Amino acid sequence: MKFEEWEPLYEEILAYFAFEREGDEEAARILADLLPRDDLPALRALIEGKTVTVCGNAPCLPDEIETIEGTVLAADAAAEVLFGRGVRPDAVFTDLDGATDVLLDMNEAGTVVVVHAHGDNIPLVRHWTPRFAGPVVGTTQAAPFGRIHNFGGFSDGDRAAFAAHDLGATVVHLVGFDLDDPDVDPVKRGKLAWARRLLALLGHDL
Ligand SMILES: Nc1ncnc2c1ncn2[C@@H]1O[C@H](COP(=O)(O)OP(=O)(O)OP(=O)(O)O)[C@@H](O)[C@H]1O
Ligand SMILES: Nc1nc2c(c(=O)[nH]1)N=C(CO)CN2
Ligand SMILES: [Mg+2]
Repeated sequence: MKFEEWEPLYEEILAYFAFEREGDEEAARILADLLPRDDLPALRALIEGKTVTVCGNAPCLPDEIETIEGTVLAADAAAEVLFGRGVRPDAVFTDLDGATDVLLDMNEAGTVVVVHAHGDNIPLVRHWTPRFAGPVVGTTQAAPFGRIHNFGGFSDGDRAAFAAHDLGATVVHLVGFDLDDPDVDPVKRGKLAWARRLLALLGHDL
């Protein structure tokens, strides 16, 4: 999605959660300075012209692993659920709040880490970004620049789906998404409601 199309949605999201755009912009600059390079070509090669499955981290994910097809994009902690069951994701979309050393191991083995910087994860960006030895791509939800991209989307799962569409996947399947999950806190409920609205723009009816 072009930033001009994304920006009004982003402004609504900022107002909904009372997040500050300036914090997101500062985080993006910090990430840009820490990234060793831009592995967007590697991410594109995994997605363009391919069937892609985006894995969210709803409790139903383990029961749906059998239905995964094609390139595997994991949303944050879904990566560890998959890895623990013998599936190493091709890419992980993360704002690093679920990061552990297992992410470093997957990255070293070739998993692309798509690091998302925002106003509330600057310490995590500073901690983890220099530790990635494998392929990395940087994203922001504010205006993109240089090696910092914005494919659209907000939470880790819907950002992965927006990237899959933007980078030319032929088919995008979603597994491990339960947007009516009752066992989540109020902020997460808000993020899942936004995920439903944003994914609907891509034609995913959840
Ligand atoms: N029931 C669910 N619970 C949690 N995540 C879900 C659920 N259904 C779909 N998802 C998607 O899976 C993604 C990864 O989930 P995880 O539990 O790792 O969340 P998270 O890292 O806290 O998410 P975020 O940082 O985006 O808030 C979420 O960003 C969301 O898009
Ligand atoms: N400023 C800010 N931006 C975000 C946040 C967050 O907590 N704060 N969480 C996200 C993933 O769900 C995505 N973007
Ligand atoms: Mg996260």
